[in-house]
Amino acid sequence: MLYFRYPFSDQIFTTDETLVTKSVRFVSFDTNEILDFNGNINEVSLDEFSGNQIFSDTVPSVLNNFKEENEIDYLEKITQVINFAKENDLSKLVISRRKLVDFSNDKINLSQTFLNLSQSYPNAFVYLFVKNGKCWIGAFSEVLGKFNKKTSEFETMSLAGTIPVNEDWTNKEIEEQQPVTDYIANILKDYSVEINQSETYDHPSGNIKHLRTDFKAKIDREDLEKVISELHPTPAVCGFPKEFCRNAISEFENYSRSFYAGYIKVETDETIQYFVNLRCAEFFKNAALLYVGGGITADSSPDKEWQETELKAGAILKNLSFN
Ligand SMILES: C=C(O[C@@H]1C=C(C(=O)O)C=C[C@H]1O)C(=O)O
Repeated sequence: MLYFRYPFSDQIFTTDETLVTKSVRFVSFDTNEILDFNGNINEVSLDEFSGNQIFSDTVPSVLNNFKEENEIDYLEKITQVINFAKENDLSKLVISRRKLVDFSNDKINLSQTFLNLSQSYPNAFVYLFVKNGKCWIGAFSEVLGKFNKKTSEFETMSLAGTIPVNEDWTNKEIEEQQPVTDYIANILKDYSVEINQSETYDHPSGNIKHLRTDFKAKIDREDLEKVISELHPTPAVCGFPKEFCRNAISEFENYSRSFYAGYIKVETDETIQYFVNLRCAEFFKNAALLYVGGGITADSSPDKEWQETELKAGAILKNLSFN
């Protein structure tokens, strides 16, 4: 079962699971885990959606003996990551953690949480799924790719750097977003002769904001999957150089990111869209794990990085509906 809502829309969609056609696909960060939702994409009315509410106690899996990384451990790890970034001259390395929400004595209304997220983040792609014993919710606005089947126009964005909405950018964020922009521009130039790159501007997400640069380019339909596989994971969620950072992530994090920082592909008659799966949580019968991370550079401060992950966790946390 899957529900989703596109950015800037009020409509809720589901897949009818009838056809062999794959319309929505969740791809994990390491691309090894794939979850397909087949069939036509159909609209669900709000009445229908609200009449069939899903609660956390129907999720089959239980989270047992999870040891949450506390602030002291995280600060120590980030100090090591900063040194590692300096030693290896990395422009950035994205490290994440999992924040635990324990609701053993309570339950969460997942449908209402979906609606709360939709209202809080108008620019986000919002989803809720329960399938094969797994349940995830997410709401974020980063686009890995949008391909228009009629015009062959491809759009993507460089999104990185995080500060509270009322603060001013520093060099640290500017230098953190630049490698993402350079990385994308460098890939697109191999697939298109004309690339349109926007100015860099503010991208709000609730009470925080990011730096964003947009790209538009005409690409061949046959190259689309190749472009996506080259783009993913961008330095916004992994780091640069890509392979080196991928390995460093598995060393430092020591857990599977699963669908966090992976992407969601949605194909319709007109478009093929790929949304980056961030500000997301994995739900169990008794608890949720909120996946949150940030780009670490030589100029990072461990305290600020911790605060950044707390702010990002708030995106889901503040919208949980306890019942
Ligand atoms: C890694 C996350 O977000 C990404 C990393 C950002 C950063 O490091 O500043 C900002 C936006 C996202 O591209 C996350 O939300 O967990």
